[in-house]
Amino acid sequence: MGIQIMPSLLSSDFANLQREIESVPSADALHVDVMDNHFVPNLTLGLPVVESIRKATDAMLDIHLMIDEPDRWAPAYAEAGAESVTFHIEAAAAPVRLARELRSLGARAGMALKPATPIEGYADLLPELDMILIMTVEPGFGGQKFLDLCLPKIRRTRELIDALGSPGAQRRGDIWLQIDGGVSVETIERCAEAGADCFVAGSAVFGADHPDEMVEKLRQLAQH
Ligand SMILES: O=C(CO)[C@@H](O)[C@H](O)COP(=O)(O)O
Repeated sequence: MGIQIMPSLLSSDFANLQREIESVPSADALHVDVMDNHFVPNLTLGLPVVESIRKATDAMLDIHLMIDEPDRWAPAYAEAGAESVTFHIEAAAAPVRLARELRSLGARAGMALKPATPIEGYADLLPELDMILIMTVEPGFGGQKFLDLCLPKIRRTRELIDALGSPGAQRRGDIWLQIDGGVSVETIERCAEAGADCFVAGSAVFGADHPDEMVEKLRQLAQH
């Protein structure tokens, strides 16, 4: 997989989701933020809305669970037809079991880390995962400022992923390295240079006059 741009529906108009989804045909996936007002101080949407979005589009659905007890709730999103389901490592009780369950249900399994969570303690989990999501803002809200302090972690994660592709490694991986928070024309090149290949953008895309042109612009910037 090359560079992927995934607009975050959190910054879209929830009263007109169908129209908003159709405004970004160039998107590689639609990123859906599920927040429970416990793991993060915000409440967004849950399974019934994801089920409706599934019916409304064939686009890949990339679910980001910012919730407590993902072990209990995450599998239902895979069962609902989401191609990718990401849980926070800070909230997961049994991440290996959960990742295996998501994969057995046909979804890609993603692991997200908040800005203060180091990747090092979780390096051994990588072969069980299809995506690592490095949050570049504190999770909970769109429209926040990108945290440059996360760039070294992106680089270290890229090194760990690439090491899995070396001879003798446990797995030759297609593990995506996703960045979420404050991604814009000002910040995306820095993230790509650090090794990210998958970019979530909310306010940058849905705040643009022409959302789909912004998707293309972000993709071009990340490719250079
Ligand atoms: O998970 C989150 C926020 O917690 C994101 O997916 C936001 O939706 C990103 O929004 P922008 O920072 O791109 O405006």
